[in-house]
Amino acid sequence: MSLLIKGGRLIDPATKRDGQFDVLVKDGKVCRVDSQIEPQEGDQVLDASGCYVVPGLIDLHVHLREPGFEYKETIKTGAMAAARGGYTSICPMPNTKPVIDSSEMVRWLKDKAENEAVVNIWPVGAVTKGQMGKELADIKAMAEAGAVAISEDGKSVMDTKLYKEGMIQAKEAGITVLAHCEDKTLVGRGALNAGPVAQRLGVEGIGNDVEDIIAARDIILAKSTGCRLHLCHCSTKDSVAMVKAARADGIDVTAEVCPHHFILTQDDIPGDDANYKMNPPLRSREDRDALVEGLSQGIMEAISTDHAPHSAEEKSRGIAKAPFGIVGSETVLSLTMTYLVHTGKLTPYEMVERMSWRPAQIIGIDRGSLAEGKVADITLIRPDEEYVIHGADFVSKGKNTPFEGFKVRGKVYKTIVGGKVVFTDDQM
Ligand SMILES: NC(=O)N[C@@H](CC(=O)O)C(=O)O
Ligand SMILES: [Zn+2]
Ligand SMILES: [Zn+2]
Repeated sequence: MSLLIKGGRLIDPATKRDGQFDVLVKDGKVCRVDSQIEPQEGDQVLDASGCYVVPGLIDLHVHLREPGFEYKETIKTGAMAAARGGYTSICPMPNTKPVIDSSEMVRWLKDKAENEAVVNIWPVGAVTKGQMGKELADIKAMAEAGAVAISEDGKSVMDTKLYKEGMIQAKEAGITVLAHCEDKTLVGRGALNAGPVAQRLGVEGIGNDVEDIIAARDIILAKSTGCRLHLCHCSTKDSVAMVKAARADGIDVTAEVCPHHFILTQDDIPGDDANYKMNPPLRSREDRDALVEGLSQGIMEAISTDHAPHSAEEKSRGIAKAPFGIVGSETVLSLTMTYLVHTGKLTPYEMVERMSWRPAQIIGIDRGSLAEGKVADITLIRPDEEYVIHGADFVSKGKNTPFEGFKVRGKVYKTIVGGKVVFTDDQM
């Protein structure tokens, strides 16, 4: 089986290519990249004229909810949503029930994904057993079973001594620490950013300090332990400043930003609508602008979704009571194109760096490259196609988006995993 992708604009930071190239895929691998490849007998030809052809997008942060919360999402539906969003690889967070906190659970997830997921799943193990913050999980065994990182996502490990030991073990095992930064002792019942909007809606606020204190602590620990640290879903301007300073100091830290944080602010919250409730919360204009600037300057090196589906009933409980989290897999590419690329904040090349090439390096996987010989995980994008976002169109079980009704420009056309087309947009 061979597939010839013809006439597209290949954007591949790994090989520094950005231009008109044809890509020949054979046996699931990139076999040849050239300015003109003539189809041979038996080649299936895919017309990519007008499209970007990029290494498959990689999402460092999703929630698949299985096991335990299958009514919100499953491995199968979450992977389908990712494919529709242009992703060929995703990292599910371990805050399931039971928690992914052992080599057995990592293997269980890998096996299930092998059978049910249309995209590659790269497991993330918990830092502590049951995410209880009391005792370290067997980090070495999880890494050996295939975990590419550890994370306590959903919360932070508040016991600094225990966390430091976990970081040392992650370093020894050669895996990355993905940090959700939230000081539990400060956050209280906070539901929205501390400020006028939270006040008006009568809910407790979450200050920037809740994130900044733990981001600072984690960076200091990355320095003392030498572990590879990646900050999840950054939302504050001081997170950007700290990442910049840490990198200047030679500390091995990277960071990601999600579309809701680089597009929306607390001022966009229309009222008591939990589709605007996520953790960390939508912040101020100043924070949002600093995140955009951080992405633009390459301080923030990754864009992730923090795809966090919940049921319609859960999200109808109002801002004070509904769980934190919004879906993101199926809108991220269009939102990034609309708000960062078409506005000149990122070049298409930089977008591919933030959404594929750097994420691959951050977790150390042999993906994010369309060099000859690499696995043919490829995304085709129509950069100028316009449409309106409707939650009802999502294949995810979660429909909880704050971007309902947004008109966007740029759309995923095809998603190819290991040479096989797993998603095609047929709404043309
Ligand atoms: N982001 C969220 O608002 N929620 C996440 C947890 C998390 O990512 O911290 C979830 O699991 O629902
Ligand atoms: Zn988190
Ligand atoms: Zn998360």
